[in-house]
Amino acid sequence: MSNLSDIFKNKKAFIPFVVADDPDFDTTVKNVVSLANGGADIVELGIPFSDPVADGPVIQAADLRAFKAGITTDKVFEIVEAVRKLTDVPIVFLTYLNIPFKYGFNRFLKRCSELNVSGLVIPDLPLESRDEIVPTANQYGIDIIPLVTPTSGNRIKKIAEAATGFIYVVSSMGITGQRDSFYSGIQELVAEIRKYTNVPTAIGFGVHTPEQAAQMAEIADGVIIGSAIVDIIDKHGISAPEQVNRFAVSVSESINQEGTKAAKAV
Ligand SMILES: O=P(O)(O)OC[C@@H](O)[C@@H](O)c1c[nH]c2ccccc12
Repeated sequence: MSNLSDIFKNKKAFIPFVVADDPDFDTTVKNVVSLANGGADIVELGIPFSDPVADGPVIQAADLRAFKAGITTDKVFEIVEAVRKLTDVPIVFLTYLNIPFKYGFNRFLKRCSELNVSGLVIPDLPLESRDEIVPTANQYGIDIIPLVTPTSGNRIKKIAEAATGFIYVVSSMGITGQRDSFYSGIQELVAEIRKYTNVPTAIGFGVHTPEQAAQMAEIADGVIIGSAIVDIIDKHGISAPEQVNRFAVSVSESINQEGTKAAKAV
């Protein structure tokens, strides 16, 4: 099992997402540290991309703010370097395939391993293309986190059997951003994955409140929250870190409250 998998062993994992360089270098570093201090188990750092096909308006706007701040792939690594002076919180990148491809898979993954980045979530990497990057990633001990969606169907077995780190379970069809309800078969989807692997699962897409996070954490081993946090960053700009920290505290408390919930039920 990879180090990422171990994180899910004794608790539900909270995996917040922010976009690198939104709205600037220093605020991103502070936001990541605030999330870590607020109980984040893994931070998912988004590498801004010009054509983020899986992203809704909130994250698209964050990507634009990052481009305005002059983001480049090297600057993303510099941000992680600055973060690493302050916290060793596990980090995974959310990146579209073109970014590591253009940078050079070997060069990109080497840099990741130097900075202790544990994994990559690549939403536009199909199962069939994993072999292009996975052998190099293995060489550097980096997990390529696969995504399972409500339409993965009979591909789930293959995806699950090839998975390392954790499996990103997409809560419902469509793009990132707030939702009031999720795919009704989400529980069965997670059960299906668990037939084939012990690699932990984390649900993301549309989770916006600590209550929704607790619901999803009951179904899976962890929960991913992006747009809700990116929204806070949009609203508060350079003073976001404090608000981001508060939100992280409320989510991490909410998802690991089995005792309280049992007491309430009595
Ligand atoms: O923003 P949401 O709805 O909370 O979803 C998580 C998400 O932000 C993050 O994991 C993510 C950002 N961009 C993506 C693209 C594809 C898959 C996942 C993502």
